[in-house]
Amino acid sequence: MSSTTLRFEMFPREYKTNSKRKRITEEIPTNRNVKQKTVFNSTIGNVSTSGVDPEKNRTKIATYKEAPTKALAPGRKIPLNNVVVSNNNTHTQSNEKKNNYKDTTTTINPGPSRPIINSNDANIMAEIIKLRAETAQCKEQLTNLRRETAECKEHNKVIETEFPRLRDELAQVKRDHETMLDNIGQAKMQANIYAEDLKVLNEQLDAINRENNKFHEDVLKLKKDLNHKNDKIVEQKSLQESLLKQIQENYDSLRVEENTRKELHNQLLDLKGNIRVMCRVRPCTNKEREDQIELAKLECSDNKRTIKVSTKRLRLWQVQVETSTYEFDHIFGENANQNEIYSELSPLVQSAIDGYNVCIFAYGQTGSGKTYTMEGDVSSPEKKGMIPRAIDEIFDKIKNLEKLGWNFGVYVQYIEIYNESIQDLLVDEDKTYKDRKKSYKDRKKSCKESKDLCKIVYNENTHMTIIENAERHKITRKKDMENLLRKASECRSKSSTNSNSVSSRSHGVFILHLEGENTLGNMSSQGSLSLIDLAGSENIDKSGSIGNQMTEAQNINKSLFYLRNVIQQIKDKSNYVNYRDSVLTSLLKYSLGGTAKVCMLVNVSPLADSVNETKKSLTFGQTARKTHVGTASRSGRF
Ligand SMILES: Nc1ncnc2c1ncn2[C@@H]1O[C@H](COP(=O)(O)OP(=O)(O)OP(=O)(O)O)[C@@H](O)[C@H]1O
Repeated sequence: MSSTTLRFEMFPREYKTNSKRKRITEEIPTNRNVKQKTVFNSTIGNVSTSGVDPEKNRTKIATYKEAPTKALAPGRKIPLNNVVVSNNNTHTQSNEKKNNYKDTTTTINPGPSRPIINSNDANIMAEIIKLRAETAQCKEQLTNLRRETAECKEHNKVIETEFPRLRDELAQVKRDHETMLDNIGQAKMQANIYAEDLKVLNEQLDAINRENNKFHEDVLKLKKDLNHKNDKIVEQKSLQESLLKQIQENYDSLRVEENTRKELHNQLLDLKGNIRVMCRVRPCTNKEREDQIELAKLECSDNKRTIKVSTKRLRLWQVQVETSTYEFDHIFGENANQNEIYSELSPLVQSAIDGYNVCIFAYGQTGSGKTYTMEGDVSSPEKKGMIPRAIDEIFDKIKNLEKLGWNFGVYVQYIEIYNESIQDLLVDEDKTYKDRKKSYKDRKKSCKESKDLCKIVYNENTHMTIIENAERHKITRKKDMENLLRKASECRSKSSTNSNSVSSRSHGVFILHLEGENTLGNMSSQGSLSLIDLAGSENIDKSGSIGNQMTEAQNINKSLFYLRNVIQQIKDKSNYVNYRDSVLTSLLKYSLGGTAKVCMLVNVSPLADSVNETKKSLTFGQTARKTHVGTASRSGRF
C-alpha cells in the first residue's frame, strides 16, 4: 500500500523584507492520482479498506486486493454455496469533480428467505452477514472519504488563494532573479574588464620586474665597477701624493734654477754694459724713393756691430771722403723688421718682470723713425712697435709664471713731456676723441701757468720715480692695452714740419709697473718698464719751425742737450749730476743713476741731407755706450 504526497515550499519574499527566511510546508494528498481498486479475496470476497490518519492530515485511499484466481464474471451464478455476483469486477471510482462516489461493491442480496437446506446455507448466511458488516464498514469509509474530499477541497481553496500570491511572488522572484542575473552579467562584464586590466597590469608588472631585474644586475655591475674605480682612485691618490711631492721637489729646484738664470742673465747684461746702445737705420719712405732724394753712405759690418758713415768734404778745393766708424751693441740695417729689433730688447722686458727698473728710449733726429720703432702700427702684427710687443710678451710671461705661483698686477701710465710740462695722455680716457682733445688743450694751456699739475717725486728708499697725478690704469688684457695706446696716441702732440709730416712735438713716456706676488714661495717683485719715444733733435733752420713750433723745437733741443749732459757727467763720473735741469732728466734720474737697466736705440735717417745729424746722434750713442751707470738692483723679496 502506498500513498503519494505533493510538497509545496513557499518562500516568503525574504530578499525584500530581509526578514528571517520562513518555510511553510504543507502536505496535501493527491486525490486525483489515487487509484482505487476493488479486489477480491482469493477465497472469499473480502474487501479491505484503509482508514484515514487524521493526525497526519493524510488521506489514505482505500485499495482492494484483486483476487488472483476465480474472478467472477457478471451474471455468473454462484453455486449453492456461492454468492451470485450481479456486477462486473468492481472498482472504486474516484471522481473529484463530481465528488460523487458510488458504492460499486457488489451487493449480495440474500433473496427471499427460504428454508435452510444444509450447512452450506448457514455458511452462506454467515458470509452474507460478514459482507454486510463489511459493507457497513465500506460505507463508513465512504463517509470518511467524502469528508476527506471536503477537506481536500478546503485545501484546494487554500491553494487557489495561495497560488496567485505565490505566482506573483514567483514572478517577483523571477524579476529579481533576472535583475540579479543582469547584475551578475554586469558584474561578470566588470570582472572581465578587471580581468583584462589585471592581465595588462600583470604584463606590466612582469615587464617592470624584468626591468627591475635588469636594473638590479646593472646596479650590481656598477657597484662592482665602482669598487674597482675606488681601488683605482686610492691607487691614483697615492700616486698623486708621490707626484705632488716630486713636483714640490722639482719646483724647489726650478726656483733655484730660475734665480740662477736671472743672475746669469743680469750678469750677461752687466757685461754688455748697463747702457746698451743699438742703432737702427730706417729705410727710405716711398715718397723719398719717388723723389730720388740723395742717400748717405752708411755701411753696416757683417757682424752688425759697427757702422761706417762716409761724407764728402771739400777741403783745399778737393773733395775728400771722410769715414767715421761707430760701434754699437747691435746695428739694424734698413731691412731689419720690427720683430728683429724686439728680439734684442726682449731680455730687458724679462728683467722688468724679474723686478728691475728698465728704461728703453729711442733717440734720434726728427724723422729718423723713433715713433715708428716704439709704437709702430698697433693694429698690424708685423708693423707694431716695441711698446705693443713688450705688452704682449709681458702678458704671455706672467700667465706662464702663474704656474709657479706668481700673480702679477700690471699698471700703466702714459705721459708726454711737452714744453717742459708733464701731460697725462690717459686722462679722460673714457671721453670721445673730440672732447679729450679739447680738454687736453685746455690742460696744456693751464699747465703753462701751473706746471705742477703732474709732477715727479722720488722714493729715495726704493729708488723709484713716481709721476704724481698721472692716471694709473690697471690692465688685465692685451686688448685693453691696445685701446689705451690708440687713445693716448690720438692725444700726443704732433705737427707737420719740413723734416717730418707727422712730427712728435713732445717726449712720449710709456711706463708699465709690474707688481708680482708669489704665494707659494713668499716672494714679491716690483719692476717697471719705461719705453720713451724722445722728440727728435731738430735743426730749426732746416725744419722751418716758427712760432709755437719753434718754441717746441727749442724745448726739445734743450731737453736733449741736458740729457746728453747728464750722460756725459755720469760717464765722466762727476761728483754732481744735474738731473733737475730738465723734466726729461728728472724723470730719468733713477734710470740713468744706477738702479735701472738702460737701453738706447739710436735712430738714424738714410738721407744724405741728414748725415750731419746722423753723425751727431751716432756720436751721442757712442758716448752713452761708454757710460757705465752702475749695477742695477731689483726691488722686492726674493
Ligand atoms: N723702419 C721703418 N720702416 C718703414 N718706414 C719707416 C721706418 N722708420 C720710419 N719710417 C717712416 O719714416 C717716417 C718718419 O718716421 P717717424 O715719424 O717715426 O720719425 P720720428 O723720429 O718719430 O720723427 P719725429 O721726431 O719728428 O717725431 C714715417 O713716415 C715712418 O713711417
